[in-house]
Amino acid sequence: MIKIAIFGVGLIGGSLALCFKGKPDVTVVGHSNNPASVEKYMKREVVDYATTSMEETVRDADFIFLCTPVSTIGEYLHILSDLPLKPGCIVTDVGSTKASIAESGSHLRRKDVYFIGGHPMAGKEKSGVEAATSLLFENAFYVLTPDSGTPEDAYERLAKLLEWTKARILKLDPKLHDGIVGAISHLPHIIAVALVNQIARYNESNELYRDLAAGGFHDITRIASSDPVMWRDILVDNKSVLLELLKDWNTEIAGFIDMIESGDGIGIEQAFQKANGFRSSLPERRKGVIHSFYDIYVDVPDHPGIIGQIATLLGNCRINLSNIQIIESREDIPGVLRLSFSEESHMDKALELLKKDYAVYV
Ligand SMILES: NC(=O)C1=CN([C@@H]2O[C@H](COP(=O)(O)OP(=O)(O)OC[C@H]3O[C@@H](n4cnc5c(N)ncnc54)[C@H](O)[C@@H]3O)[C@@H](O)[C@H]2O)C=CC1
Ligand SMILES: O=C(O)C(=O)Cc1ccc(O)cc1
Repeated sequence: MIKIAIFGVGLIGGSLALCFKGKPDVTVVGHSNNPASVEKYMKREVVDYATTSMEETVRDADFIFLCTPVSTIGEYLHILSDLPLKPGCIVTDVGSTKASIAESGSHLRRKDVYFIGGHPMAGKEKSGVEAATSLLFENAFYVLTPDSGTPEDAYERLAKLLEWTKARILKLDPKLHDGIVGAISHLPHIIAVALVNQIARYNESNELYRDLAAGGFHDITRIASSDPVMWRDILVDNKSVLLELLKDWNTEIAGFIDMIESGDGIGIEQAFQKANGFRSSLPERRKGVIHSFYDIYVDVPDHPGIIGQIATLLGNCRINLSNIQIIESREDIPGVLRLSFSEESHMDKALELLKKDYAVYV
Protein backbone atom coordinates (compact mmCIF):
# COMPACT_ATOMS: atom_id res chain seq x y z
CA MET A 1 0.00 0.00 0.00
CA ILE A 2 1.32 3.48 -0.90
CA LYS A 3 0.28 6.18 1.58
CA ILE A 4 0.20 9.75 0.28
CA ALA A 5 -0.19 12.57 2.83
CA ILE A 6 -1.39 15.99 1.70
CA PHE A 7 -1.13 19.16 3.81
CA GLY A 8 -3.37 21.93 2.42
CA VAL A 9 -6.15 20.26 0.43
CA GLY A 10 -7.02 23.34 -1.64
CA LEU A 11 -6.96 23.85 -5.41
CA ILE A 12 -3.55 22.23 -5.92
CA GLY A 13 -3.54 19.77 -2.98
CA GLY A 14 -7.10 18.72 -3.78
CA SER A 15 -6.32 18.28 -7.48
CA LEU A 16 -3.30 16.11 -6.64
CA ALA A 17 -5.44 14.08 -4.22
CA LEU A 18 -7.98 13.49 -7.01
CA CYS A 19 -5.18 12.34 -9.35
CA PHE A 20 -4.00 9.75 -6.80
CA LYS A 21 -7.22 8.65 -5.09
CA GLY A 22 -8.64 5.35 -6.28
CA LYS A 23 -5.39 4.22 -7.91
CA PRO A 24 -4.39 0.61 -7.09
CA ASP A 25 -2.99 0.21 -3.57
CA VAL A 26 -3.04 3.94 -2.86
CA THR A 27 -4.43 5.70 0.22
CA VAL A 28 -4.63 9.48 0.26
CA VAL A 29 -4.77 11.24 3.62
CA GLY A 30 -5.53 14.96 3.88
CA HIS A 31 -4.59 17.27 6.74
CA SER A 32 -6.13 20.49 7.95
CA ASN A 33 -5.86 22.36 11.23
CA ASN A 34 -9.55 23.09 10.93
CA PRO A 35 -12.03 20.29 11.87
CA ALA A 36 -14.69 21.77 9.53
CA SER A 37 -12.28 21.47 6.59
CA VAL A 38 -11.49 17.88 7.53
CA GLU A 39 -15.21 17.12 7.37
CA LYS A 40 -15.50 18.92 4.02
CA TYR A 41 -12.66 16.90 2.42
CA MET A 42 -14.30 13.65 3.54
CA LYS A 43 -17.75 14.73 2.40
CA ARG A 44 -16.48 15.76 -1.04
CA GLU A 45 -14.53 12.47 -1.24
CA VAL A 46 -11.36 14.23 -2.33
CA VAL A 47 -9.27 12.07 0.02
CA ASP A 48 -9.70 8.60 1.51
CA TYR A 49 -9.29 9.96 4.98
CA ALA A 50 -8.72 13.36 6.64
CA THR A 51 -7.52 14.41 10.06
CA THR A 52 -6.37 17.38 12.12
CA SER A 53 -3.52 15.31 13.58
CA MET A 54 -0.13 15.87 11.97
CA GLU A 55 1.30 12.71 13.50
CA GLU A 56 -1.52 10.62 12.09
CA THR A 57 -1.18 12.26 8.67
CA VAL A 58 2.51 11.48 8.29
CA ARG A 59 2.56 8.11 10.07
CA ASP A 60 3.89 5.51 7.58
CA ALA A 61 3.46 7.95 4.69
CA ASP A 62 5.54 7.15 1.59
CA PHE A 63 5.01 10.62 0.11
CA ILE A 64 4.20 13.91 1.85
CA PHE A 65 2.92 16.82 -0.28
CA LEU A 66 3.01 20.32 1.22
CA CYS A 67 0.34 22.28 -0.65
CA THR A 68 -0.09 25.32 1.61
CA PRO A 69 0.82 28.97 0.83
CA VAL A 70 4.51 29.65 0.11
CA SER A 71 5.10 31.47 3.43
CA THR A 72 4.05 28.36 5.44
CA ILE A 73 6.02 25.65 3.63
CA GLY A 74 9.27 26.41 5.50
CA GLU A 75 7.44 26.03 8.83
CA TYR A 76 5.99 22.69 7.78
CA LEU A 77 9.44 21.45 6.79
CA HIS A 78 10.66 22.50 10.20
CA ILE A 79 7.84 20.64 11.97
CA LEU A 80 8.43 17.53 9.85
CA SER A 81 12.03 17.44 11.09
CA ASP A 82 10.70 16.54 14.53
CA LEU A 83 7.97 14.06 13.58
CA PRO A 84 8.52 10.32 13.16
CA LEU A 85 8.60 9.67 9.40
CA LYS A 86 8.81 6.39 7.53
CA PRO A 87 12.34 5.62 6.33
CA GLY A 88 12.54 6.36 2.59
CA CYS A 89 9.70 8.89 2.79
CA ILE A 90 9.76 11.58 0.09
CA VAL A 91 8.66 15.07 1.10
CA THR A 92 7.74 17.50 -1.67
CA ASP A 93 5.87 20.80 -2.04
CA VAL A 94 3.97 22.65 -4.76
CA GLY A 95 4.95 26.26 -3.96
CA SER A 96 5.18 28.72 -6.85
CA THR A 97 8.71 29.73 -5.80
CA LYS A 98 11.53 27.29 -5.30
CA ALA A 99 14.87 28.78 -4.16
CA SER A 100 14.01 29.59 -0.53
CA ILE A 101 11.93 26.42 -0.14
CA ALA A 102 14.80 24.28 -1.49
CA GLU A 103 17.03 25.95 1.10
CA SER A 104 14.57 25.12 3.94
CA GLY A 105 14.19 21.59 2.55
CA SER A 106 17.91 21.01 2.71
CA HIS A 107 17.63 21.31 6.50
CA LEU A 108 15.31 18.31 6.49
CA ARG A 109 18.34 16.13 5.90
CA ARG A 110 17.42 13.17 7.99
CA LYS A 111 18.54 9.69 7.44
CA ASP A 112 16.35 8.15 4.76
CA VAL A 113 13.96 11.10 4.29
CA TYR A 114 14.30 13.13 1.10
CA PHE A 115 13.00 16.57 0.19
CA ILE A 116 12.45 17.32 -3.50
CA GLY A 117 10.89 20.70 -4.32
CA GLY A 118 8.08 20.78 -6.87
CA HIS A 119 5.91 23.22 -8.81
CA PRO A 120 3.04 22.08 -10.99
CA MET A 121 2.78 24.89 -13.51
CA ALA A 122 -0.96 24.80 -13.91
CA GLY A 123 -3.64 26.55 -11.99
CA LYS A 124 -6.57 28.86 -12.08
CA GLU A 125 -7.56 32.20 -10.62
CA LYS A 126 -9.93 30.26 -8.33
CA SER A 127 -8.68 28.70 -5.13
CA GLY A 128 -10.00 26.18 -2.60
CA VAL A 129 -10.85 22.50 -2.77
CA GLU A 130 -14.12 23.39 -4.54
CA ALA A 131 -12.08 24.27 -7.65
CA ALA A 132 -9.96 21.08 -7.53
CA THR A 133 -10.04 18.75 -10.53
CA SER A 134 -8.01 15.71 -11.56
CA LEU A 135 -7.60 17.26 -15.03
CA LEU A 136 -5.72 20.31 -13.80
CA PHE A 137 -2.20 19.14 -14.55
CA GLU A 138 -2.73 17.23 -17.79
CA ASN A 139 -0.06 18.25 -20.31
CA ALA A 140 1.23 21.03 -18.04
CA PHE A 141 4.87 21.19 -16.96
CA TYR A 142 5.57 19.95 -13.44
CA VAL A 143 8.95 21.22 -12.26
CA LEU A 144 11.01 19.19 -9.76
CA THR A 145 14.12 20.63 -8.12
CA PRO A 146 16.25 17.77 -6.75
CA ASP A 147 19.72 18.77 -5.52
CA SER A 148 23.06 17.05 -5.70
CA GLY A 149 22.24 15.13 -2.48
CA THR A 150 18.96 13.69 -3.83
CA PRO A 151 19.34 9.98 -4.56
CA GLU A 152 18.35 9.20 -8.16
CA ASP A 153 16.05 6.47 -6.90
CA ALA A 154 14.06 8.96 -4.75
CA TYR A 155 13.68 11.33 -7.72
CA GLU A 156 12.54 8.47 -9.94
CA ARG A 157 9.98 7.32 -7.35
CA LEU A 158 8.45 10.80 -7.16
CA ALA A 159 8.50 11.28 -10.94
CA LYS A 160 6.81 7.87 -11.34
CA LEU A 161 4.08 8.77 -8.84
CA LEU A 162 3.46 12.06 -10.64
CA GLU A 163 2.77 10.20 -13.88
CA TRP A 164 -0.78 9.92 -12.52
CA THR A 165 -1.14 13.70 -12.96
CA LYS A 166 -0.36 13.31 -16.71
CA ALA A 167 1.91 16.34 -16.37
CA ARG A 168 5.30 16.70 -18.10
CA ILE A 169 8.03 16.42 -15.51
CA LEU A 170 10.95 18.83 -15.86
CA LYS A 171 14.06 18.90 -13.66
CA LEU A 172 15.29 22.45 -12.90
CA ASP A 173 17.68 24.27 -10.63
CA PRO A 174 15.57 26.20 -8.04
CA LYS A 175 17.18 29.59 -8.78
CA LEU A 176 16.78 29.15 -12.52
CA HIS A 177 13.15 28.21 -11.87
CA ASP A 178 12.54 31.41 -9.90
CA GLY A 179 14.15 33.57 -12.60
CA ILE A 180 12.12 32.09 -15.44
CA VAL A 181 8.82 31.70 -13.56
CA GLY A 182 9.31 35.22 -12.15
CA ALA A 183 9.39 36.51 -15.73
CA ILE A 184 6.60 34.43 -17.27
CA SER A 185 4.19 34.26 -14.32
CA HIS A 186 4.97 36.59 -11.40
CA LEU A 187 5.77 39.70 -13.47
CA PRO A 188 2.60 39.32 -15.61
CA HIS A 189 0.50 39.05 -12.43
CA ILE A 190 2.00 42.31 -11.14
CA ILE A 191 1.42 44.04 -14.47
CA ALA A 192 -2.21 42.83 -14.63
CA VAL A 193 -2.94 44.03 -11.10
CA ALA A 194 -1.22 47.40 -11.64
CA LEU A 195 -3.14 47.93 -14.87
CA VAL A 196 -6.52 47.09 -13.32
CA ASN A 197 -5.81 49.36 -10.36
CA GLN A 198 -4.78 52.23 -12.66
CA ILE A 199 -8.07 51.95 -14.58
CA ALA A 200 -10.05 51.52 -11.32
CA ARG A 201 -8.57 54.82 -10.19
CA TYR A 202 -9.80 56.59 -13.37
CA ASN A 203 -13.15 54.88 -12.98
CA GLU A 204 -13.69 56.55 -9.62
CA SER A 205 -14.34 59.80 -11.47
CA ASN A 206 -16.09 58.34 -14.52
CA GLU A 207 -17.76 54.91 -14.64
CA LEU A 208 -17.51 54.79 -18.43
CA TYR A 209 -14.05 53.26 -17.93
CA ARG A 210 -15.65 50.12 -16.51
CA ASP A 211 -18.55 50.15 -18.97
CA LEU A 212 -16.35 50.40 -22.04
CA ALA A 213 -13.71 47.89 -20.90
CA ALA A 214 -13.88 45.19 -23.58
CA GLY A 215 -12.21 41.97 -24.73
CA GLY A 216 -8.60 43.14 -24.79
CA PHE A 217 -8.79 44.49 -21.27
CA HIS A 218 -10.39 41.27 -20.03
CA ASP A 219 -7.76 39.10 -21.76
CA ILE A 220 -4.77 40.90 -20.32
CA THR A 221 -6.24 41.24 -16.81
CA ARG A 222 -7.77 37.78 -16.16
CA ILE A 223 -4.98 36.88 -13.75
CA ALA A 224 -5.55 40.08 -11.73
CA SER A 225 -8.41 38.17 -10.03
CA SER A 226 -5.98 35.65 -8.47
CA ASP A 227 -5.86 34.91 -4.75
CA PRO A 228 -4.34 37.95 -2.94
CA VAL A 229 -2.79 35.97 -0.07
CA MET A 230 -1.14 33.44 -2.32
CA TRP A 231 0.31 36.19 -4.51
CA ARG A 232 1.44 38.25 -1.53
CA ASP A 233 3.57 35.29 -0.47
CA ILE A 234 4.96 34.66 -3.94
CA LEU A 235 6.00 38.28 -4.57
CA VAL A 236 7.54 38.69 -1.12
CA ASP A 237 9.48 35.45 -1.55
CA ASN A 238 10.81 36.15 -5.05
CA LYS A 239 11.99 39.66 -4.12
CA SER A 240 15.41 39.92 -5.76
CA VAL A 241 14.27 38.38 -9.05
CA LEU A 242 11.20 40.61 -9.24
CA LEU A 243 13.10 43.80 -8.47
CA GLU A 244 15.39 43.13 -11.46
CA LEU A 245 12.45 42.24 -13.70
CA LEU A 246 10.55 45.37 -12.71
CA LYS A 247 13.58 47.52 -13.51
CA ASP A 248 13.65 45.90 -16.94
CA TRP A 249 9.91 46.49 -17.27
CA ASN A 250 10.49 50.19 -16.58
CA THR A 251 13.00 50.19 -19.45
CA GLU A 252 10.42 48.62 -21.80
CA ILE A 253 7.83 51.22 -20.82
CA ALA A 254 10.38 54.04 -21.09
CA GLY A 255 11.00 52.86 -24.65
CA PHE A 256 7.29 53.30 -25.43
CA ILE A 257 7.27 56.73 -23.79
CA ASP A 258 10.19 57.78 -26.02
CA MET A 259 8.63 56.39 -29.20
CA ILE A 260 5.25 58.01 -28.51
CA GLU A 261 6.84 61.32 -27.50
CA SER A 262 8.96 61.47 -30.66
CA GLY A 263 6.20 60.12 -32.94
CA ASP A 264 8.40 57.14 -33.87
CA GLY A 265 5.76 55.20 -35.84
CA ILE A 266 8.33 52.82 -37.32
CA GLY A 267 9.62 51.93 -33.85
CA ILE A 268 6.10 51.30 -32.58
CA GLU A 269 5.25 49.15 -35.58
CA GLN A 270 8.46 47.17 -35.12
CA ALA A 271 7.68 46.59 -31.43
CA PHE A 272 4.27 45.14 -32.33
CA GLN A 273 5.80 43.05 -35.13
CA LYS A 274 8.47 41.65 -32.82
CA ALA A 275 5.90 40.79 -30.12
CA ASN A 276 3.61 39.21 -32.69
CA GLY A 277 6.43 36.99 -33.95
CA PHE A 278 7.47 35.77 -30.51
CA ARG A 279 3.90 35.30 -29.32
CA SER A 280 2.95 33.14 -32.29
CA SER A 281 5.96 30.94 -31.53
CA LEU A 282 4.65 30.21 -28.00
CA PRO A 283 3.63 26.63 -27.32
CA GLU A 284 -0.09 26.11 -27.42
CA ARG A 285 -2.08 26.68 -24.27
CA ARG A 286 -2.14 23.30 -22.71
CA LYS A 287 -2.98 23.63 -19.07
CA GLY A 288 -5.97 24.24 -16.87
CA VAL A 289 -9.35 22.71 -17.33
CA ILE A 290 -10.18 24.43 -20.58
CA HIS A 291 -7.38 22.95 -22.61
CA SER A 292 -8.11 20.59 -25.47
CA PHE A 293 -7.10 16.96 -25.34
CA TYR A 294 -8.51 15.57 -28.55
CA ASP A 295 -7.96 17.28 -31.89
CA ILE A 296 -9.20 16.48 -35.38
CA TYR A 297 -8.41 18.24 -38.65
CA VAL A 298 -10.94 19.05 -41.36
CA ASP A 299 -10.15 20.16 -44.91
CA VAL A 300 -12.54 22.94 -45.70
CA PRO A 301 -13.45 24.82 -48.86
CA ASP A 302 -12.56 28.47 -48.71
CA HIS A 303 -15.96 30.12 -48.49
CA PRO A 304 -17.53 32.43 -45.92
CA GLY A 305 -19.70 30.85 -43.23
CA ILE A 306 -17.95 27.47 -43.27
CA ILE A 307 -16.89 27.68 -39.63
CA GLY A 308 -20.42 28.59 -38.58
CA GLN A 309 -21.79 25.65 -40.58
CA ILE A 310 -19.49 23.15 -38.92
CA ALA A 311 -20.04 24.57 -35.42
CA THR A 312 -23.83 24.46 -35.93
CA LEU A 313 -23.67 20.88 -37.21
CA LEU A 314 -21.78 19.79 -34.10
CA GLY A 315 -23.97 21.87 -31.77
CA ASN A 316 -27.15 20.31 -33.21
CA CYS A 317 -25.79 16.88 -32.30
CA ARG A 318 -24.85 18.05 -28.79
CA ILE A 319 -21.14 17.63 -29.46
CA ASN A 320 -19.15 19.97 -27.23
CA LEU A 321 -16.41 21.79 -29.08
CA SER A 322 -13.71 23.34 -26.85
CA ASN A 323 -11.82 25.18 -29.55
CA ILE A 324 -11.78 25.85 -33.26
CA GLN A 325 -8.75 27.12 -35.11
CA ILE A 326 -8.08 27.95 -38.75
CA ILE A 327 -4.70 26.66 -39.81
CA GLU A 328 -3.73 28.76 -42.78
CA SER A 329 -0.52 27.16 -43.86
CA ARG A 330 0.04 23.51 -43.18
CA GLU A 331 2.38 22.01 -45.68
CA ASP A 332 0.49 20.91 -48.80
CA ILE A 333 -2.90 21.31 -47.10
CA PRO A 334 -4.46 24.74 -47.41
CA GLY A 335 -7.77 25.49 -45.66
CA VAL A 336 -7.61 23.26 -42.61
CA LEU A 337 -9.66 23.62 -39.45
CA ARG A 338 -8.47 22.19 -36.18
CA LEU A 339 -11.37 21.19 -33.93
CA SER A 340 -10.54 20.46 -30.30
CA PHE A 341 -12.66 18.45 -27.87
CA SER A 342 -12.18 17.90 -24.17
CA GLU A 343 -13.77 14.45 -24.33
CA GLU A 344 -12.70 11.61 -26.57
CA SER A 345 -16.28 10.45 -27.11
CA HIS A 346 -17.19 13.87 -28.52
CA MET A 347 -14.24 13.75 -30.88
CA ASP A 348 -15.31 10.30 -32.09
CA LYS A 349 -18.88 11.51 -32.70
CA ALA A 350 -17.59 14.57 -34.57
CA LEU A 351 -15.38 12.35 -36.76
CA GLU A 352 -18.33 10.15 -37.71
CA LEU A 353 -20.55 13.13 -38.45
CA LEU A 354 -18.12 15.25 -40.43
CA LYS A 355 -16.59 12.52 -42.56
CA LYS A 356 -19.88 12.29 -44.48
CA ASP A 357 -19.20 15.70 -46.05
CA TYR A 358 -15.56 16.56 -45.42
CA ALA A 359 -12.10 15.06 -45.47
CA VAL A 360 -11.39 14.56 -41.76
CA TYR A 361 -8.31 13.17 -40.10
CA VAL A 362 -6.90 12.81 -36.55
N1 LIG B 1 -3.33 28.46 -7.55
C1 LIG B 1 -2.48 28.17 -8.48
O1 LIG B 1 -2.76 28.44 -9.64
C2 LIG B 1 -1.17 27.52 -8.13
C3 LIG B 1 -0.70 27.51 -6.84
N2 LIG B 1 0.51 26.92 -6.55
C4 LIG B 1 1.00 26.89 -5.16
O2 LIG B 1 0.23 25.93 -4.49
C5 LIG B 1 0.10 26.27 -3.12
C6 LIG B 1 -1.37 26.22 -2.74
O3 LIG B 1 -2.10 27.06 -3.58
P1 LIG B 1 -3.64 26.80 -3.90
O4 LIG B 1 -3.94 25.37 -3.88
O5 LIG B 1 -3.96 27.59 -5.10
O6 LIG B 1 -4.30 27.52 -2.64
P2 LIG B 1 -5.67 27.18 -1.90
O7 LIG B 1 -6.03 28.39 -1.14
O8 LIG B 1 -6.67 26.61 -2.85
O9 LIG B 1 -5.23 26.04 -0.90
C7 LIG B 1 -4.34 26.27 0.17
C8 LIG B 1 -4.57 25.26 1.26
O10 LIG B 1 -3.69 25.57 2.33
C9 LIG B 1 -4.46 25.78 3.53
N3 LIG B 1 -3.82 26.88 4.27
C10 LIG B 1 -3.92 28.20 4.03
N4 LIG B 1 -3.19 28.89 4.91
C11 LIG B 1 -2.63 28.00 5.74
C12 LIG B 1 -1.77 28.10 6.85
N5 LIG B 1 -1.34 29.28 7.30
N6 LIG B 1 -1.39 26.93 7.46
C13 LIG B 1 -1.83 25.75 7.01
N7 LIG B 1 -2.64 25.60 5.95
C14 LIG B 1 -3.02 26.70 5.32
C15 LIG B 1 -5.86 26.12 3.08
O11 LIG B 1 -6.81 25.75 4.06
C16 LIG B 1 -5.99 25.27 1.81
O12 LIG B 1 -6.35 23.95 2.12
C17 LIG B 1 0.73 27.65 -2.95
O13 LIG B 1 2.00 27.46 -2.38
C18 LIG B 1 0.84 28.17 -4.37
O14 LIG B 1 1.94 29.02 -4.52
C19 LIG B 1 1.24 26.26 -7.50
C20 LIG B 1 0.79 26.20 -8.80
C21 LIG B 1 -0.42 26.86 -9.22
O1 LIG C 1 -4.18 30.93 -14.49
C1 LIG C 1 -3.05 31.21 -14.89
O2 LIG C 1 -2.83 31.64 -16.02
C2 LIG C 1 -1.90 31.01 -14.00
O3 LIG C 1 -0.95 31.70 -14.13
C3 LIG C 1 -2.01 29.93 -12.97
C4 LIG C 1 -0.79 29.70 -12.14
C5 LIG C 1 -0.62 30.41 -10.98
C6 LIG C 1 0.49 30.18 -10.16
C7 LIG C 1 1.41 29.23 -10.53
O4 LIG C 1 2.47 29.03 -9.73
C8 LIG C 1 1.26 28.50 -11.68
C9 LIG C 1 0.15 28.74 -12.48
